Amino acid sequence: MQFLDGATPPHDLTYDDVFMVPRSSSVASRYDVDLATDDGTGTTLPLVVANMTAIAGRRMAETVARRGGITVIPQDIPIPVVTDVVRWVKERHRVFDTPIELRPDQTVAEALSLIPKRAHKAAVVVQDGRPVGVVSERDCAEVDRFAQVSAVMNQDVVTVSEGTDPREVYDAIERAKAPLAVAVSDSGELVGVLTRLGALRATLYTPAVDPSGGLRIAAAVGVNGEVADRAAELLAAGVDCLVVDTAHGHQDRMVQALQAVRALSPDVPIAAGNVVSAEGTRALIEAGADIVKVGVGPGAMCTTRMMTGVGRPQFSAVHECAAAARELGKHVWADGGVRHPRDVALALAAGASSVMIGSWFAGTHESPGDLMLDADGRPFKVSFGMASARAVANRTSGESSYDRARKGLYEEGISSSRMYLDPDRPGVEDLIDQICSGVRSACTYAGATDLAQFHERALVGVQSAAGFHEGRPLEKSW
Ligand SMILES: NC(=O)C1=CN([C@@H]2O[C@H](COP(=O)(O)OP(=O)(O)OC[C@H]3O[C@@H](n4cnc5c(N)ncnc54)[C@H](OP(=O)(O)O)[C@@H]3O)[C@@H](O)[C@H]2O)C=CC1
Ligand SMILES: Nc1nc2c(ncn2[C@@H]2O[C@H](COP(=O)(O)O)[C@@H](O)[C@H]2O)c(=O)[nH]1
Ligand SMILES: [K+]
Repeated sequence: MQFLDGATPPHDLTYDDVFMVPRSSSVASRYDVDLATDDGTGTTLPLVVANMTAIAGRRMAETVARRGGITVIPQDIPIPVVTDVVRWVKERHRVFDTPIELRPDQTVAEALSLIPKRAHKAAVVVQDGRPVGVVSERDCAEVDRFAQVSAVMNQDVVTVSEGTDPREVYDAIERAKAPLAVAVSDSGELVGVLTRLGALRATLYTPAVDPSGGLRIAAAVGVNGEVADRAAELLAAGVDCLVVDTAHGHQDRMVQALQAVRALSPDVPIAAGNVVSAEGTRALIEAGADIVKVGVGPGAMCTTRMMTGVGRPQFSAVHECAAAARELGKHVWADGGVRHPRDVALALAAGASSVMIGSWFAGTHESPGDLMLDADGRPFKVSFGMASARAVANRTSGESSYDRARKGLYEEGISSSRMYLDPDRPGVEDLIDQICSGVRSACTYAGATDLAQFHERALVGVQSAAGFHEGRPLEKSW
């Protein structure tokens, strides 16, 4: 990456401060761009879902890995639960989505409470392992809540066999004008579902899979307690990448934790953070990190900068840390503050191998929270920071009242924030589509066919607030 005219900016910059200038390009199509990462995580998209309880659950992990990214299960989740989640995610189908399953005798009320867990807004009715119908929200409108789903389900279902090419599934759905297709095994058992858009995506994305073909998943450990024991249990559970995570990553306790985790396995990719300086990056790489997590204070749920004055504008932090990591043959993830596809493109231009997203993905069907409606009927989910009073109270629930009260004083995050679902993009895959189109397009503007070339060729300028404002679309006339 170069700054325009070779200039060195006089102060640190964040995403809104910068723009990229188009360069002469021989890349004919945006589909010619390969977005795979080279940081050892095996992801085919540069996207990591942040280890936040309100965001990173099994459904998020499944959905994002099917499109090529990876999700980090938070450090606060008990090991038996993580083990279960990892097994479940690895058993998911690489092409077909996991539907909500209902028995024919379940009620419309139950269907309506479960269907919002799926962006495709339907559930499959299953008897003896075999699909017997599909029920959508529309089928349940103006029906007695205690009616059985067998009375309202649609039995005229597009059924395909497990091995059907997604392009053929697309055509079958299109021909039948159906909302989705249901896939079955040779013995007629339910395998999964695919919408028309899902079938299209299956032809465009490559899932992030481990050597045995299971979808990839990561998990976090903190720096306190029996770090190496938890990390060993996570590895035994089958996680593909470990993340050692604490607010102030450039501290002795992190170095010790990282050394202990690295000693467990020479091969597993380990990410660690957070830091925002070249010195911090080098310290974590020397202690065993393959990837350094960069970002102090940019997160949407984060109050660290307001509480402490500490942090660093994220574009400059990523740029400096990525350069330091690259000198040692290692990588960085840009963690936090991503609100638009352009931020992902700029983080990659600055040298990140992947970009971590938290709050933006909270407002999707796949985040773990329940869908709520505000007074105007707009759907949202509640998100909260991992250093918020709410998260600290959860994390310390096993400790004495005195210790909890002591820890509760250090609050550096929001406990309750409404993340609204975008009516046009309510699923995380809709956001991934948008991000990938933005990043693919940014690569062709730079004349790059992959992320290494993109980083090399990106030409970045510094803009005023008016320059940024000019780039925003106008919803009404001026
Ligand atoms: N990227 C960011 O800007 C930030 C991210 N977070 C996220 O919140 C989660 C919880 O992290 P964390 O609060 O570190 O909790 P942890 O449970 O990981 O504990 C942090 C440990 O570091 C010690 N410590 C020393 N200095 C600091 C400091 N300035 N801030 C925090 N701890 C310090 C604490 O001791 P003692 O409590 O005795 O001081 C404690 O032992 C993580 O997921 C983290 O990524 C949190 C804040 C900022
Ligand atoms: N200072 C705090 N930082 C937090 C907290 N919870 C999470 N985080 C950080 O934010 C990113 C995600 O950023 P986002 O803008 O995409 O939401 C996450 O990975 C953490 O590094 C918190 O309570 N306080
Ligand atoms: K912030």
